[in-house]
Amino acid sequence: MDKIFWHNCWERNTLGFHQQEIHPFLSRYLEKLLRDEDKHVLVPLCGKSLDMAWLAERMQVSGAELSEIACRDFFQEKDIPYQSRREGDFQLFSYDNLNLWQGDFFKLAPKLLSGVDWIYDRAALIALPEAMQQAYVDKLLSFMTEDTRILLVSVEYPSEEMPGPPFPVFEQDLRRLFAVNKKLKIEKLATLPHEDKRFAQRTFDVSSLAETLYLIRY
Ligand SMILES: C[S@@+](CC[C@H](N)C(=O)[O-])C[C@H]1O[C@@H](n2cnc3c(N)ncnc32)[C@H](O)[C@@H]1O
Repeated sequence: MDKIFWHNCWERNTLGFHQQEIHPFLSRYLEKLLRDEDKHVLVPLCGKSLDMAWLAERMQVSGAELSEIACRDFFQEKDIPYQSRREGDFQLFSYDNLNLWQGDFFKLAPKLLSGVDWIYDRAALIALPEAMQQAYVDKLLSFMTEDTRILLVSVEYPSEEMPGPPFPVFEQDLRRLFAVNKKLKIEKLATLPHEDKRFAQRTFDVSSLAETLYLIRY
């Protein structure tokens, strides 16, 4: 998926991926995994996800998003009086402990974000075609220290039944993508089958569909 594809989605308001509710995996799983010392979460390819509001009640949030519309809408739809300023290649939208870096995530330098304790990926890896996924994972790893954990929500459906996005990423795919760092442990925490084949605002014409949750850490 190129940048024009995503800019078009935001300009035309075709946001089938956007969830109107906070993802249930956060309260069911992340809540129990949070450590007292966790202070900062990175949300790559964040869109205007409401999950960031849940996260901001617990930690500083740094989102990365291509679309200016997404960043503005995130704050405006909540009547939050954000500020915006230029920071190198990025426009930084911020309010309190929420910072949205608008620009290309692949250009975001880890030194701009101090100490990332968590990376939360929902519909980010699976938004990218297979040819971009390794570069994306390598970029995620550049933000990791030995204390950083990744919570990653993936989707599974028979890949031959739909072109994507979202692109299905199975456990073996994740293991291959993260194998560049042999010290990382990957644990599947949950599988949530969607019998109705719904994914956020869309219903897909596939024979099965499930969301899966992974914890990736040293
Ligand atoms: C499928 S959406 C998911 C958004 C969000 N994670 C959610 O759960 O609603 C993928 C998002 O990634 C953004 N995106 C795509 N490529 C990007 C890039 N190179 N840098 C930053 N954001 C990007 C798109 O604009 C889009 O908002």
